[in-house]
Amino acid sequence: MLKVFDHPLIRHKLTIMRDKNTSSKDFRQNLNEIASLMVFEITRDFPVTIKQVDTPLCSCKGYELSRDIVIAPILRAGLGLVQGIQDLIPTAKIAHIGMYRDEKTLLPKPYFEKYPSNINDALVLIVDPMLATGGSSIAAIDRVKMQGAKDIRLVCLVGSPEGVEAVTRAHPDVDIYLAALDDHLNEHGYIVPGLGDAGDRIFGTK
Ligand SMILES: O=P(O)(O)OC[C@H]1O[C@H](OP(=O)(O)OP(=O)(O)O)[C@H](O)[C@@H]1O
Ligand SMILES: O=c1cc[nH]c(=O)[nH]1
Ligand SMILES: [Mg+2]
Repeated sequence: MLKVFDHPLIRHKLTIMRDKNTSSKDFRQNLNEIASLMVFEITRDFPVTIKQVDTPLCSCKGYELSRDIVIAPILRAGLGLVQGIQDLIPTAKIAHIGMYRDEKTLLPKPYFEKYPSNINDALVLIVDPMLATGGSSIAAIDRVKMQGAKDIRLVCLVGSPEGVEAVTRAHPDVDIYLAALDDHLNEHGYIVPGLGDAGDRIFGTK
């Protein structure tokens, strides 16, 4: 399943992020805000258990999330989405998947990974602003599945049609959530129109 958000607030904030003149600070802020807006919808069907709660007036029916939630950013750029999601789900645990894309081959190069112990029973949100060729996302999903996770959602900001097709083919069981589905990849594997190199823009490394 592919879900592309068309909410006016998300469109407005993503436009700020696309602008090449936007500062690193504003880029990070808008990324976090979009992450919060997206997670509100992504979690809509998350299971809850019923519990009694005592208000100052009486006892009534309440609810609590019944599954553990793990946020799994693909380093580095995926880190830019974590705070916005954690703000809304403060009990979420964080996995780290270190991976960069080789500039020539465009293939993902893993360099680090660390997972919470309960990941096999958890709802896992793999997060990365950019879904370009799909190589990094596919490799990240492979790795999370190797840890035993069965319920995985992929949350990206901007995707390409090529990347969506590749992930869907490799992992048809993983739902994909995007703030925007862009036009195409250029000859360097960059998303067009896109927003450039998300990691560099978040961390000011260019
Ligand atoms: O879909 P793909 O073709 O695999 O490309 C997307 C990947 O490339 C970027 O990471 P990058 O390699 O620039 O690493 P960084 O986050 O450390 O900058 C981006 O954040 C994705 O992880
Ligand atoms: O457009 C792209 C493609 C890969 N990685 C990025 O950061 N941006
Ligand atoms: Mg980068």
